[in-house]
Amino acid sequence: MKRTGTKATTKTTHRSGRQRPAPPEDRSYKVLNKAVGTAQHRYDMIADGDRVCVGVSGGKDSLTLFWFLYERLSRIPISYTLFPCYVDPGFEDGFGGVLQDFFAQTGWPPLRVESTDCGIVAHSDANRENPCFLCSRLRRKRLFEVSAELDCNKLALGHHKDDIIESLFINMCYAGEISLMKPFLPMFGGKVTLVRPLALADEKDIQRFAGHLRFPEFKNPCPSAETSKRSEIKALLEALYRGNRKVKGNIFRSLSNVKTDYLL
Ligand SMILES: Nc1ncnc2c1ncn2[C@@H]1O[C@H](COP(=O)(O)OP(=O)(O)OP(=O)(O)O)[C@@H](O)[C@H]1O
Repeated sequence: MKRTGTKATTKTTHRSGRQRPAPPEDRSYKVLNKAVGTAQHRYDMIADGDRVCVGVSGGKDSLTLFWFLYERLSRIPISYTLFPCYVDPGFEDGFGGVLQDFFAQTGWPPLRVESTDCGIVAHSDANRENPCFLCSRLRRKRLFEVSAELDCNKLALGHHKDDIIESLFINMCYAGEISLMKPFLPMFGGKVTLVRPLALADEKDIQRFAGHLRFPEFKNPCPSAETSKRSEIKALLEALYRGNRKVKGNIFRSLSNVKTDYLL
């Protein structure tokens, strides 16, 4: 486990009586707090009494997601219960135990580590699809099972604005369809709703926030980590964003401004 960033956090007391990290005096906190608040308001994402399973991968996005969901509990008028869960894909050198220790040291609710062979199966000869697609489908399935077992009515994931845009391009390029990750998606007849509280947040702000809070960095043991289709699309989009700073905002706005009369 490697720590990044320069600034240690001071602690304040959480409503539950436990310690929680104080908001960093950095612009990224304000920007993300606003993005999470707006998403909560716009989609009515998490309600009083919800039981929320939170998918935690150990990456900056899901740690930032957990930080905000936990921190907000101390200052918003509703209450909900968080159940963090890491789905271990089964590779050697897994970091589930270290991640669990990090949650305990931070004073967060205990992290559940689900041992699976999602990653191994996805990279086996038996799999004829893209390993990332299968692995993420198996992981998602496990997260839904854990949510049901814990009687959770919400499953929160750490996808952000950049992920949502990338999902549109991945689906167009590799699945031949126009679709994307929705911020709020009731599933299984409404038994559980998938929520993405960072849907309106920019990745660069999350990166900065995670750096300031010195979240640990875990080396992803997945052999496809650096070679996924997502990385290709990401590079393509970054080149577009560099060319004109309005492009990203325009693409994101277009996702809720679809002229169906002008589609085939
Ligand atoms: N192994 C896992 N166990 C539990 N949840 C996961 C796992 N992997 C991913 N997730 C959930 O799915 C979200 C998106 O996963 P993805 O693999 O795209 O990661 P990412 O964009 O690199 O985000 P992060 O920085 O959180 O790893 C994560 O933010 C997290 O909520």
